[in-house]
Amino acid sequence: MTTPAAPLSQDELKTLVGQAALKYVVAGEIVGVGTGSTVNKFIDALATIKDQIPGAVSSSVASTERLKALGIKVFDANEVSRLAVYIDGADEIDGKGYMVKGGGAALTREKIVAALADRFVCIADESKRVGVLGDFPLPVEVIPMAAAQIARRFESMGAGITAQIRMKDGAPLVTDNGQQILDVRGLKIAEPLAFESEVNQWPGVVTVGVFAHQKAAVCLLGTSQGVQTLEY
Ligand SMILES: O=C[C@H](O)[C@H](O)[C@H](O)COP(=O)(O)O
Repeated sequence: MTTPAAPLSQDELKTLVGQAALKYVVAGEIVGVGTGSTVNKFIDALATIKDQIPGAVSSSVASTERLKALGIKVFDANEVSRLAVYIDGADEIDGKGYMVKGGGAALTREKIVAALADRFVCIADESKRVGVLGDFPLPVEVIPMAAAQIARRFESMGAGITAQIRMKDGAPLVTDNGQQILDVRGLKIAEPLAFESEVNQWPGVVTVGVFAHQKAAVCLLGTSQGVQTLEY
């Protein structure tokens, strides 16, 4: 009798999808690179084919440092007019490829780099797949002087909704762009496109962490059965 294989850990699933994303990298083209623990696995895999690409456009200081440490050239977003592909993780992804992102506070630059790309390839372990977005606290990057006003606007959307400034080491976390993050709990985002458009209009909102207008075209989902490719 053979012993069944132990289920893969979340970290192993991230490694699997990070490696699987290599097949979406186009030889000779600069690749858009997201941020986070799953993307870190992708960056490590990308280093094995770095001679096939000119380099990357990065979505955060953290990813830039990792790319450079592995010998991958990093281009400024202003130096490129288009990317074939942008590869990034997600905090939640629904059945249409709409996502919540920004758990690592990188959402603004992620949206900027994603907007340059023809195709968004999401890499995620199966814990990120949801029916309706909103269980993960929604990150919203805000101009600090508007934080309390924006928090009140969210909290007036319904009972049980709370919005709190993200803290780090006892002080408000400061993003790569010098701004703050509100984490909004208690939302059910049934209409992501309309929700993203609405919140984007509020004064002081830099970026809302709903990625609906820039949704995933493909999700490589790490599951106990292996990598599932979902297309939207
Ligand atoms: O700001 C961070 C990003 O949106 C990440 O892509 C997201 O938080 C997922 O990160 P991880 O792969 O670490 O779960």
